[in-house]
This record gives sequence, C-alpha cells and structure tokens, in this order.
Amino acid sequence: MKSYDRIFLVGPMGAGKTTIGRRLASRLHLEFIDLDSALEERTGVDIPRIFDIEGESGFRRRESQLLDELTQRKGIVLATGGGAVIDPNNQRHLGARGLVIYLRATLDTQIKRTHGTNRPMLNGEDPATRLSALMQTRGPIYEALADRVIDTEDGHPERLAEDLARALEESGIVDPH
Ligand SMILES: Nc1ncnc2c1ncn2[C@@H]1O[C@H](COP(=O)(O)OP(=O)(O)OP(=O)(O)O)[C@@H](O)[C@H]1O
Ligand SMILES: O=C(O)C1=C[C@@H](O)[C@@H](O)[C@H](O)C1
Ligand SMILES: [Mg+2]
Repeated sequence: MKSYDRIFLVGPMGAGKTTIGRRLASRLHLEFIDLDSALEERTGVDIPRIFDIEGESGFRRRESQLLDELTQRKGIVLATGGGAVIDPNNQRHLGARGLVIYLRATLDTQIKRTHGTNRPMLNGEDPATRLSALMQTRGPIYEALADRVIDTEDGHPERLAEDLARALEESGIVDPH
C-alpha cells in the first residue's frame, strides 16, 4: 500500500479542519500547518481584511500560491480553508501530493460551529442558505478528492484525532515519524 508523509484536511467551514488537524499532527508527530493562518502570517493581515481589499478573487490567488508551496513540504498535516478545493490546480496538488481526508459535518453543525465568527464567505446572507449553496458546489469536489471521509458530528475533536491517528498508523498509510 502507498505510504504518505503529508496529510491534507479538506471540508467545509466548521468541519473542524483546524481543530482536529492540530491534534492529529501532534499525535502523528508531524508538523501542523493551517493554510488560513499561514496566509495571514504571510500577508500580515487577517483573512477578512484580504477579502475587503482584494475581494474573493485576490484571496483565492494568494491561497492557491501558498497551497502550491505548502503541499510540497514533507512531514505535515495541512488544514486547508473550506474553499481551497475549488481551484483545479489546487485539486491536482492535493490529490497528487498527499493523503486527502475529508472532514464532514452537517449543515446544522456547520452553522453552530461558525456562529459568531468572522468568515467573509458568510457575511451578508443567511448562513444556512450560504453554507448550503457552497456545499452544493463543493461537496462533490470534497468527495472526489477524498482518500478517507471522517464524520465529525459525534465526538470531541481530541477523540476524533486520536481515532484517526490510530487508524492511519495501524494501516501503515502514514510514515512513522
Ligand atoms: N468535533 C467537534 N466537536 C465540537 N466542536 C468542534 C468539533 N470540531 C471543531 N469544533 C469547533 O468548531 C469551530 C470551528 O472549527 P474549525 O475552526 O476547526 O473549523 P474549520 O474546518 O477549520 O473551518 P474553516 O474552513 O472556516 O477554517 C471551533 O470553535 C471548534 O472548536
Ligand atoms: O469556505 C471558504 O470559502 C473559506 C473558508 C475559510 O477557511 C477561509 O479560507 C475563508 O474564510 C474562505
Ligand atoms: Mg480552519
């Protein structure tokens, strides 16, 4: 079986990519990188500000550039942003360079977990309508890219990360570090 030393987490806003990714990396002794945070560090401003200044297209351009760079690092768990899978180049890089894990969450759960946070894609419209529309286009892409799908509805992030780490180690699918 093919063995990987890069894990990429994909899925919608609120699925827990950042939260579970950090814990998963720690359990697997891999470096954790969050694409959204890395982009904020690079630019020196937060994501809402990037959307304000450059719009979604500017944000996507920066996101794709950084994704290309970071998906070439070894020994990492990379939590992507919810929309990072839209760009076909990103899809190619994710699919070719590592193990892709889709963290799935229901619409209700996404709404609860994103409530009160500043996510520019959810500004100005009813979050349920928006999240549902995003899932219509992105859901099939998450599914198509995924080597594994994890349901995040039940279970604490710590527990989900522990179970996932164990499953990956036992299957020999990740290189031990
Ligand atoms: N399995 C879980 N159970 C309960 N709460 C969770 C779970 N996973 C994440 N959360 C909570 O949901 C919120 C959103 O999680 P997180 O930021 O990790 O999502 P994300 O997938 O990285 O979203 P984005 O695409 O916007 O970056 C956080 O407050 C986190 O603590
Ligand atoms: O779903 C999206 O399009 C986004 C999700 C977040 O992770 C950020 O990448 C940004 O807010 C856009
Ligand atoms: Mg995140």
